[in-house]
Amino acid sequence: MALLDVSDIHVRYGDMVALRGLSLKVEEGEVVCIIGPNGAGKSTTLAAIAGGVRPYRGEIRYDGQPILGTPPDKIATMGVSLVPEGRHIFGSLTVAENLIIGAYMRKDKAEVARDRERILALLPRLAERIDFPAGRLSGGEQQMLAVARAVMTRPKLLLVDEPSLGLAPKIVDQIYEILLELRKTEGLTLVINEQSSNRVLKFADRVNVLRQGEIRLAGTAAELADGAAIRQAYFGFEHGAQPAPAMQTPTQASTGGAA
Ligand SMILES: Nc1ncnc2c1ncn2[C@@H]1O[C@H](COP(=O)(O)OP(=O)(O)OP(=O)(O)O)[C@@H](O)[C@H]1O
Repeated sequence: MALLDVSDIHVRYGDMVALRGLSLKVEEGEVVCIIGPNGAGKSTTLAAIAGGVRPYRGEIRYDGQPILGTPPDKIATMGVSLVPEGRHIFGSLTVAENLIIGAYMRKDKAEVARDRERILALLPRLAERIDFPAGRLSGGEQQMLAVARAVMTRPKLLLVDEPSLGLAPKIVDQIYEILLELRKTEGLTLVINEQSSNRVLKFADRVNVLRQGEIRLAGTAAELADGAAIRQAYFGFEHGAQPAPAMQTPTQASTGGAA
């Protein structure tokens, strides 16, 4: 049984259709990436799984249980945690206080303290800055803090929305190394959104290309390694070839080169 089974979900914001029949299965322990251009529906997909957005059609099962319609706080206690795009850490609070907020729903305080020490041992830069206001951290450190805060809820399934946004390539590599290390030490399953396939093909087990609210391509990283099928699915035409004018939407036009 898949840990996460998203089946034919449809999401609309008013008249705007964001997801049109999206299906996705994630097995326990996998790293599954969703890539796609701006506005493809990546954040909406993670929000639907975490309970922040309610699909009007379809089904989502987590650990065998139907969760569509379940409130986000209940889904979090079931073991699903979201690292949102833009990190959303509390800049005026310290690193330590941000971590406490991650664990606020947990009653097992002794375990929380042990988890905090274990996670900080993996993230020495955060440990060194434990009493700093989070707003004074670098972008990469803030992303590490956002991940650490999410892991403090003790999730089984971690959803990470565009962890590389605004970060230098070397820092992004470090973030991915940390995510993979956490997968091992915390027994996590990961679903990661990205705009580009650069790192995804190196770190993911499976890759899904999302465009205009639909999965256009799915396969293992090994199957998609040469990138050609990804480019075709991402842009809707072979990148480098001239698209027919009718195929080029403003969204596609603004994301040239990202795949
Ligand atoms: N709260 C909202 N109200 C109205 N439309 C929305 C809302 N959130 C997202 N959308 C629209 O839904 C579509 C999918 O957005 P979504 O944020 O899921 O895409 P994305 O792939 O995550 O893009 P990005 O990489 O820019 O974050 C877009 O057209 C977006 O403008």
